[in-house]
Amino acid sequence: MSQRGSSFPGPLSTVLPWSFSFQPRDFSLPNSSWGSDMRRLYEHYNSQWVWRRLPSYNRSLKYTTGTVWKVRSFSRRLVFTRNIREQRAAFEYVVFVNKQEQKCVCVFQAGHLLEGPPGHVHGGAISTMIDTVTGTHATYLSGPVMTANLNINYRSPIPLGSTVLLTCSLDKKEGRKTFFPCQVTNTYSSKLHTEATGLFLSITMGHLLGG
Ligand SMILES: CCCCCCCC/C=C\CCCCCCCC(=O)SCCNC(=O)CCNC(=O)[C@H](O)C(C)(C)COP(=O)(O)OP(=O)(O)OC[C@H]1O[C@@H](n2cnc3c(N)ncnc32)[C@H](O)[C@@H]1OP(=O)(O)O
Repeated sequence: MSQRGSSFPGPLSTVLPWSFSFQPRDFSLPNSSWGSDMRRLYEHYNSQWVWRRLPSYNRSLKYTTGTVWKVRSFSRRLVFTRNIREQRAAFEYVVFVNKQEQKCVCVFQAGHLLEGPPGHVHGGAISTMIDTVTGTHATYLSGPVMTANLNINYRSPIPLGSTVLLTCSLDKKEGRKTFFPCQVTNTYSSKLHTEATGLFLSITMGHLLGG
């Protein structure tokens, strides 16, 4: 299996010491709960050098920054989308970025704990994934950011258990503000489920840590 993308590149790495004190589990690697659509799209993007897989951990600062932020108050914190032990139950996803085109895609398999309307994915779970993918892309391109505005239009429901594709690009950058449109479609990009725009503000690490 390719190990491309096993470190998180980009401007944030110049802000934070990017060393790992041990090998945490990378949740964006294939596991036995992935269905055929997840695997097919994973192989599709992972086999093309222009797309770089981003690793994904269940701790944010603790695992990604080594010992610097390893303090007691962080010990029980888990990343929202990676905090359920049972595979397949909730957010199974992998993010790939294309630096040249400043694009990002996420293959997302929505598990049974994410039900909203009967048999379909909850709108809050969809917005969580849009925030996660646009936020990851914004962080990759701009360093530390926070979501200032998320504008979402739900166009067609997503069947629970299905796999969808989130596609995100950089629209424009105005000073500290960056705008990222994002579409959620079926895996063949032939059906639009959701469209959104995320506005992200570049921040200092002090702001991020509540300073
Ligand atoms: C995320 C980084 C992680 C890094 C490290 C971890 C490694 C892992 C890597 C990657 C994974 C990432 C995946 C997850 C991502 C999830 C992201 C979230 O869900 S974030 C939580 C929800 N968001 C909040 O809680 C923000 C709360 N709001 C604030 O803190 C402030 O309002 C903030 C920072 C957004 C702006 O505050 P100000 O004081 O810095 O800036 P002001 O002066 O208010 O505004 C500056 C400019 O922006 C405009 N602006 C501000 N808010 C706006 C808004 N809502 N709509 C439109 N314009 C707005 C203003 O009008 C102003 O514009 P003019 O310069 O005058 O042109």
